[in-house]
Amino acid sequence: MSPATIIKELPDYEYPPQTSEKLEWADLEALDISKLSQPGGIEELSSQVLNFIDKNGFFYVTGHGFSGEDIKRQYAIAQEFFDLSLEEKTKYLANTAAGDFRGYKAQATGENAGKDNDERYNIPKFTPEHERPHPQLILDHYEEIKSFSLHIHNNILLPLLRIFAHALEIDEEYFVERHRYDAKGLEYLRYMKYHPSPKELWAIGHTDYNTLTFLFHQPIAGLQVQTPTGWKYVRSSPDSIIVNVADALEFLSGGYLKSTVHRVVRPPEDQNQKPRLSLIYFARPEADVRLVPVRSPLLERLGLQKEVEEGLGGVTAEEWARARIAKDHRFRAGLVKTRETEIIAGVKQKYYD
Ligand SMILES: O=C(O)CCC(=O)C(=O)O
Ligand SMILES: [Fe+2]
Repeated sequence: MSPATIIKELPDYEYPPQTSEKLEWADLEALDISKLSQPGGIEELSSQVLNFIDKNGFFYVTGHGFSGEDIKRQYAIAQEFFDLSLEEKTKYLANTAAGDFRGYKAQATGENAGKDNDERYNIPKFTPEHERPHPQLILDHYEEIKSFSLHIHNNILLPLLRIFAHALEIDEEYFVERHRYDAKGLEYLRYMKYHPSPKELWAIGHTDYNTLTFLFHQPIAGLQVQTPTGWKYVRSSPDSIIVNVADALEFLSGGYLKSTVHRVVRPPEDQNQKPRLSLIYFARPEADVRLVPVRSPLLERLGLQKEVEEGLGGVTAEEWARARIAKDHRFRAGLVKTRETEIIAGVKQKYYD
C-alpha cells in the first residue's frame, strides 16, 4: 500500500455509563423483525402493531441484524467527524434555508446561541442524485457508511412497511413501492452531537416530517416521548433500535399511525457533563409521493377511512419536508421570533415545550 492510501485508524467509541438516577420510562413494545422469516411471523407482528400504533408511534425493533460493533463503528466515525475543525466542517454546510438538510449544520452561535446546542452531519442516500463532496474522513469510510445505510433501508425499513401494510389489510407492497431506494427522494443517516448546556430543553417537542425515524443505542438519557400521562424518557438498550412514526406515514395511513411528539431534555446530573452523540436514520417516501390516505378495509370497518380530498391532497413528501426544514431554519436563524405553525396547504405543525 502506498502511504497515500493508508487510512488512519479510527479511535474506538466507548458508550458512556447508564445513569443511576431513577427516571420515569415510557413503556414501549418491541417488534422482533427476525420473526418475519418464520411461518405466521407477519401475522403475529401486525397484530402486535395493532395494539399500540393508533395511540403511540414509538416502539423498539430487535432482531434487526446489526451487531453492537456495527453501531459502535458508526459512532466512532461520528466522533471523529465532530473533532474536525469548524473550518473544515463548514465547507459542507447544509442549505437549510432552501429546505435541504444534506450536509453539516453547526451549533448555533452569537445572538442565536440559545436556540440549539447541537451539530449535525446528514449523509443522504447513496444514489447519483445525492453525489456531493464530503470530508476525507467520510470518503475513507464511504463503503461502510453505505452498507450501514442500505441495511437500514432494505432490512429494517421495508420489512416494517410490510408489517404496517399487513395491519392495514392493504397490499403488502403498498408502502414499499413508495420507498424505492433508487427513486428520487431524500433520506439520510445523521451523526449528531449535543454539547453540554445548562438549558433544560435541548430539542423542543416536535414530530419528525419523514416516514420512520431510527434512533440507535445511546445510554445518555434525554429523549422523551409525549404520552397521555406526560413526558416519559425513552430507555435505550444495546440490542434494540428506537423507532418512531413520523408525519409522512401518518398522512399516508390516513392518520391511523401516529406521528408522535418527542423532545430532548438536559440529561441527568451524572451524565450531563459529557457531549451526547446521536446516530439516527430518517427514512422518507420518494420525493413525488402525494401524502394521501390509503384506502384500507381496516379503516373502513373502524369508520376511520379518510378521503383523498382532505388535508394534504396535492402535497408531496418532498414539499412537506422542505417546508418544515425551511420554517425551522427561519426560527433558528432568528428571521422569525416564534415558530411558525402553518407549514403548507393550511396544515399546521404543533410544537410543545
Ligand atoms: O437525539 C435524539 O435522541 C432525538 C433527536 C430528534 O428527535 C431529531 O433530531 O428529530
Ligand atoms: Fe425528532
